[in-house]
Amino acid sequence: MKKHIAVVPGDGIGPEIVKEAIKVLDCIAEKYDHEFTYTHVIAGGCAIDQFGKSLPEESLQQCLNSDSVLLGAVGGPKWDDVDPSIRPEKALLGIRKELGLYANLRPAKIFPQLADASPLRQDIVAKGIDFMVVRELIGGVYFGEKKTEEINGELVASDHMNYAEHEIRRIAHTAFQTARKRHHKVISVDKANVLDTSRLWRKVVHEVAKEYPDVEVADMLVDNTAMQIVKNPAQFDVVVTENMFGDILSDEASMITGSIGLIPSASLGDSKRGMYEPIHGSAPDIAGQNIANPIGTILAAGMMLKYAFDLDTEYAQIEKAVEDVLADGYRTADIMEDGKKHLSCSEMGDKIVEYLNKA
Ligand SMILES: NC(=O)C1=CN([C@@H]2O[C@H](COP(=O)(O)OP(=O)(O)OC[C@H]3O[C@@H](n4cnc5c(N)ncnc54)[C@H](O)[C@@H]3O)[C@@H](O)[C@H]2O)C=CC1
Ligand SMILES: CC(C)CC(=O)C(=O)O
Ligand SMILES: [Mg+2]
Repeated sequence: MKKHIAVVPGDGIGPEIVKEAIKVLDCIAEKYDHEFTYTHVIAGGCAIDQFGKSLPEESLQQCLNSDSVLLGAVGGPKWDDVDPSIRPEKALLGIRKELGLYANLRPAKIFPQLADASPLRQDIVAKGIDFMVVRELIGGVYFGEKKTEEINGELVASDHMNYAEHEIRRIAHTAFQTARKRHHKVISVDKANVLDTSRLWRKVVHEVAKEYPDVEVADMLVDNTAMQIVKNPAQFDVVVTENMFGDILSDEASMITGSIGLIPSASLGDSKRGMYEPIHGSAPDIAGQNIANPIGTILAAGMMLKYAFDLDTEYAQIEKAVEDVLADGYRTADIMEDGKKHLSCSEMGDKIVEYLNKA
């Protein structure tokens, strides 16, 4: 199979972790006789430095011309004071919007090899942690009108949150279809006791639910959900929610599995071309030290093989190599425990490639 991948390393640890994911993709290509070619796309803070904008037109075109996009992370304190309209994060939002990637799948699954190290109580971990956050990705407050104005002698800022029925309907379909491939249970998360957008969300989700009588559906308020993720994560199968709630809950969910550095994501729309990225940011506090965990990005590359190219076997091989590496006691700094073998970011990439080659 021949595929062309737009690679957006971005900022901070982005280039370090993406490099390891490419090693893994190259290994898979060689092993299974595929041809993956890559275009290096400049977007994020590094694009501001070079071109004065975070998402140059050519970069967006390179993503649009690809079969799939692999992204590291964007942003960092260096660009904190730039004009908000060109912030590094705008590049990410722009790619998601322009590619029509309305559904962000973020698995929260604990590797059995890391169960002992979970910050949760062991009796809670023993019940299992394996759910999928289905996050709406191109609507809500991140995309609404923003302004800061002076009213009565003081600054007043506003971020407008809106959702149209069609935006809710399509992500609800994604959630119910995802549940059909899992345990047939959707929990829809909102703040319907306060927000109009949430009341519309609830109405539309329940309308769509009628088309999936085999899937159980229930509503949960977002504040309660944040608590329930820690108290009883085993109750969740698919969690569907709007953009900002999904962003926050998925970071929380990552921590109960061990580390944010472990979790991949797939951003999908109606075409086959999606974007694949770890759920974390550019981690400026550890950038340039070769200590980041590349597993989330490596698994994101694996999700790309599965969702964009239908290469299920290759995806399973990557997941198994990661599990075997963890089972043999290899750890990056973020998941390090006593008695385990410490690896740098690049050593972890090499180790996963080594295990793939011997599988
Ligand atoms: N998808 C993206 O490109 C995202 C970008 N950002 C941007 O990233 C920058 C930093 O944001 P933060 O709030 O610090 O969130 P962050 O996710 O970058 O980091 C939070 C904490 O997790 C750690 N961490 C993250 N990824 C890790 C990895 N792979 N291995 C080990 N440890 C890891 C970091 O060291 C840090 O202590 C900001 O500019 C933010 O806007 C934030 C989230 C998503
Ligand atoms: C950087 C933001 C635009 C979004 C975010 O935190 C995320 O998608 O995880
Ligand atoms: Mg986030």
